[in-house]
Amino acid sequence: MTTFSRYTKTIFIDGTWQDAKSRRTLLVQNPATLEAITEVSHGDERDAEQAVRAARQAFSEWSGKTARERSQFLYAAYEKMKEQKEELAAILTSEQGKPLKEARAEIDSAASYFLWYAEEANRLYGEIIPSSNKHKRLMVIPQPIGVVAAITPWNFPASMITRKLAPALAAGCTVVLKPAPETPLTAYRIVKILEEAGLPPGVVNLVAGDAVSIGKCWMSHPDVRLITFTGSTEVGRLLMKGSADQVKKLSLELGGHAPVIVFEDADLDLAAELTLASKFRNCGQTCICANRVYVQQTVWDAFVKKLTAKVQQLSLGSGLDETTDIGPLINEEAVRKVQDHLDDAVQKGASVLYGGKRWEGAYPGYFFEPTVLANVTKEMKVMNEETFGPLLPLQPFADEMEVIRQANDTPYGLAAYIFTDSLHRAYRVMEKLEYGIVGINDVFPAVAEAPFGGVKQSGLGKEGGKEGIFEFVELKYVSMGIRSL
Ligand SMILES: NC(=O)C1=CN([C@@H]2O[C@H](COP(=O)(O)OP(=O)(O)OC[C@H]3O[C@@H](n4cnc5c(N)ncnc54)[C@H](OP(=O)(O)O)[C@@H]3O)[C@@H](O)[C@H]2O)C=CC1
Ligand SMILES: O=C(O)CCCC(=O)O
Repeated sequence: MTTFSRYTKTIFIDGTWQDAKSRRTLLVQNPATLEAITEVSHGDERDAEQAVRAARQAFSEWSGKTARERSQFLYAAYEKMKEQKEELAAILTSEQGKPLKEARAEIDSAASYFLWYAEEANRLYGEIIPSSNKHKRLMVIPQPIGVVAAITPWNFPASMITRKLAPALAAGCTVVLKPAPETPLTAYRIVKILEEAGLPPGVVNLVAGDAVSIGKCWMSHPDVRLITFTGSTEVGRLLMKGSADQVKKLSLELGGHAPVIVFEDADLDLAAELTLASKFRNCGQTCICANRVYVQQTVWDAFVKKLTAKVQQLSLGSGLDETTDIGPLINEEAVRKVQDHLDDAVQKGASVLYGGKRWEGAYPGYFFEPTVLANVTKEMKVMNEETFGPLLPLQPFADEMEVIRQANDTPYGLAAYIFTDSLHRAYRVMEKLEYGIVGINDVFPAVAEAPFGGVKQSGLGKEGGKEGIFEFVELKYVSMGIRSL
């Protein structure tokens, strides 16, 4: 297990690990035990500016490499990440809190983006368009957009980084990266892996630090051509506004408010098992996790019984303990948000079927009991906003049309889930759901080979899949006149 010394440099610019220019540091703590892990460098706009300069400088050499050359670095990063899986998972759990089994799965997922885009780098094809003029030849050429700024959250501190870095590097872009302040050590280790993989200086630069000053620098910097962000809709909006003057390209993975719909013809055991997995994975801190569950009236009693019986089996504790199912929330603010949604619901008439309070167990950290609510209504926060915590509201519905309307009645549109054994119903409902991702009898849609992304206020663009690399390129159209003999 990696032990960190009292201070860890988390700024990496032009191939050199360095202190913040301000000399400021920030404490990283374990959210289960509240123990200090290490202090890290806390940069600002000066570090952010230097990082852009390094990335700009490195761009021409990196984008000038062949696709095969770039893909070799990504294959090497993939191999190194797999080799260091256990160590990375332990670091991730220590600073983020999720159970080790989930951290290991996240490292596998994070590595898979390096592998997928090592392959896709070689398939970034252009196009020849049949011309309507016999004296012309028309072509479309994909070219890397330039310097990319990546801003990432703490909930998936490894995969949210590689999901951005891998396609950016494959396309020929260079990167400046700001990780979340809660989880800079996972970012530090991923950048170390890229360094070990032999990535030339300046191609990836890490600036842990103050979000507002770093964000301001990158939003207003003419050399930053794309901002790729995962986080709250509120900050996504702010980045759009701040980048508007320069008409910067944005790729945004924002908040969700995923409905789960359990129809009467579903396999109820599977529906209960997967609803539980979707809601309580990462203690409910996943942008695609179940935020509200609609159950057809005819199977309400049976489903609720199965689900609550499973919730009672979940064990809370430190993620580093192999038997833990649910770790802590990320911080005190997150506990307050869950408590606020719970209080609001109860005050408006909801009943608590299980859980319902902060967990006072063996650890002093940010724990909350897995909680199941019934008698919920549309007026409650929990039925309108992303809770990002272990709170599961259940509501009965009568028919298909009614539940589709309820599911779509939100400004968000990231992921939605349906449980049914009817092929007809599955297809019919899937087509009507206004979401970027629909899971049918499945709640784990995020894979490197498929395009992940939301509609409405859940974001812009896609990550993963063959589509994901196109966020990082500009398509140049070439019209060429050909002289006749
Ligand atoms: N879609 C998703 O996967 C996620 C959704 N969320 C949602 O957002 C809520 C709040 O979580 P929170 O961590 O505060 O999410 P934020 O959106 O605030 O943070 C995500 C990232 O953006 C950075 N950031 C914040 N403000 C700015 C800015 N002005 N300029 C540049 N970067 C900025 C953060 O840094 P810093 O923390 O230093 O401000 C962090 O690195 C959650 O409860 C959840 O509902 C949160 C995380 C992930
Ligand atoms: O919360 C997210 O944005 C990503 C989910 C990743 C996963 O399901 O592995």
